[in-house]
Parts: sequence; structure tokens; C-alpha cells
Amino acid sequence: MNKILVTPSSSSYPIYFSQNFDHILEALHHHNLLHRKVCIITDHTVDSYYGNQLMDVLKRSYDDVFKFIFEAGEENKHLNTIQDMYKFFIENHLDRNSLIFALGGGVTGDMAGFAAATYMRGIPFIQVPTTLLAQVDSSVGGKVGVDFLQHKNMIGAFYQPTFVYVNLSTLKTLPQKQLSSGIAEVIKHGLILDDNYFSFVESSTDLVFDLDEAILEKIIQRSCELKASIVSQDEKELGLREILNFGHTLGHAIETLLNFELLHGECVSIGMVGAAYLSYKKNLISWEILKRIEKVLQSYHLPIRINQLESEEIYQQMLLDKKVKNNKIKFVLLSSIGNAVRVGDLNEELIKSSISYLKSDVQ
Ligand SMILES: O=C(O)C(=O)C[C@@H](O)[C@H](O)[C@H](O)COP(=O)(O)O
Repeated sequence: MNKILVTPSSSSYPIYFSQNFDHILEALHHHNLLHRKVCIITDHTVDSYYGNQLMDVLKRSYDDVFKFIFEAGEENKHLNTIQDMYKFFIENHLDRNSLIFALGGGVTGDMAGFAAATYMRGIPFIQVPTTLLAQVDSSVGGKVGVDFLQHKNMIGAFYQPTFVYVNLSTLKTLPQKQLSSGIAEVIKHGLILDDNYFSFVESSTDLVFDLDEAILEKIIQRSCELKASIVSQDEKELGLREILNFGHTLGHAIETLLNFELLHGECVSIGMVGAAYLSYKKNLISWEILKRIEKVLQSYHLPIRINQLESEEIYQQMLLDKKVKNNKIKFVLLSSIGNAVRVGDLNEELIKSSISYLKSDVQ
């Protein structure tokens, strides 16, 4: 199995890449994780495709395999679902030696990780991401948590998995909208860290939509490498890691205000256009680069404008961003394709001009 190592200060763990679930037992054996109760956490949609596949593989080596299934969707990423998980763990006598599997997309990974981080003050968990977004982004780096009172990821922790196991074949059942949503984070990685990668993704649209295995594998591994290098340097987002939040300041505000009507990656796409526009206004990038970014996002069927919200409500929601300090919104901008800069001194007028841009017609 191919693997990439993530080395944050608290632990070090691999991301394994496979074409099925069979090799997960090897990995579990290697990490000394046999002989215990295990619990798969997944949503109804993913369960219908992969719940039993993973269960059957695990049953070859474990006597007690439980499955907790919840309703799919970001609107269920809250503390009530976590409470239901705790109750399920207690009912089934999960103990400190037990092991949690997060089987699914970002919502599942974030919640299962948070439940694992807090149940009995922490039990081990494995990320088994089945969406492109989870494979390239949310399963790596240990950000776990839930939304709270309409605030995105407001309650959470940094809690690293024992390993990440990517079964690339799960992308075959992923709806196109979800694929595009994941590509938004892939484009983000190119924009903030690697111009060659950005160009590669820019020219791979048809192959990505055709689910070309070699191309997707290359993309997932490169994104994981890039993300791993950042979280390995700054696990708790004390500085550098903030660049991974490119597009998220506006994106999270839009996602929350729309009550999760748009997917996470779709909101990040709009947010990245807003941040690219600010980069242009600060003379960091040219108008041509801004248009190039918009074109790539559009080619992957991602939205680049938002009309249905008021500017003021977007601005107020952005003030709740986790990067706000002393009422100043810190933005991640681009100084070129492949290079990000963190900027904390943007004034309200300029920020609002980027929201107006997002409400303007596409030229
Ligand atoms: O891993 C990170 O760090 C990121 O910021 C990656 C983001 O793409 C991801 O959506 C993350 O969950 C957002 O975190 P938040 O701290 O802004 O809620």
C-alpha cells in the first residue's frame, strides 16, 4: 500500500491508499489494534454503499463490531448527534481500549473524531474517508468538532487519528456535486501551495469527471502531501496552518447563512473568489489571475457568485470566524498562484467591496 506520513507534534501517523477495504486489517495489525471492541460511525447514505463491506472485513478479525448510523448532512453535525453516539458507546460497553472508525465524508469524520476525542477523555479512531473532500482535506490534520448555534465548527478539538485509510474506489459512487465540492479544496491546495499542481488540476477537468483512476490517485496523494506538510509544521493552527483556511472566512459565513443549502466546497469556491478579489485589490495578483481562478472553478461546476444574501449579514457572520482577533478579520490572500499570505489589516470597506464583487455579474 502507498502511504504518506503526517508528523504533527503530538503524534505521527500514516495515510494509507488502497483500492478496497481488504488491507485495513494489515494496517490494524501493524498498529497493534486487534483484540478490542470496534464501532463504525457512518451516515445512512454511506452505510448503504460501504457499511457492510467494512463490517464484513472487520468481522474477520474482531468479535464485537458495532455500527452507529445517523442521518446524512451538515445540518446533523451538532451536539445532539454526539450525545446519541455517547449513549450508543455506553450501551455497547465501549471502553478506553475500543476503536472508532469514521466511515464517510467530512461531517462523519469531524463528528466521529470529536466523539472519540471526548468519550472517556479519548479513545483511538481511524479515518476512513469516502468522499473526495474528506480524502484530500478533512480526514487529515486532526480538526474534529461540530457546528453550534449556526456557527460552523465552533466546538471541537485537535485530535489526530491513529491512521487514515483511503479506499479510492469509493469515489465511484460519489455524486458529481460532491466530487466538485472536493475539487474546491484541491484547487485551494494548488492556489496556496503549488502552482504546478494548480495547472495540472486546471487541465484535468475531463479526466476528473470521467473518474480516471490514475488522475484521481495522483490528485488525492498530492493534496494529502501538501496538507500533511502544513499540519506537520503547525498542528494547532498557531500561524502557518491558517493558510489552509483560504476561502473559508467568506465560505463558512455563506455556508452557515444558507443553512447548508450549498455544499462546503461550493461555499469555499465562492469564498476563494472573494479572497482572490481582495488579493487583486491589494495589488498582489493581476485581474487575469483572478479570472483564471474563476474559470477553473467554473470548469468544475463550482459556483463563483452569491446573490441570495445581504452584504451586511455576510460581513457580520464573518466576524465570528475563528481567525478574528480584536475584532479584526484575518484573511488568507494570494501573492501569486501557489503562494498564500496572511493579512490582518484589511478595512471594513475593502472587505465589503469583495462581498459586492461576489454579488456582481460574472464578466
Ligand atoms: O485543516 C485545516 O486547518 C483547514 O482549515 C482545512 C479546511 O479546509 C477545513 O474545512 C477545516 O475544517 C476548517 O476548519 P475551521 O477551523 O476553519 O473550522
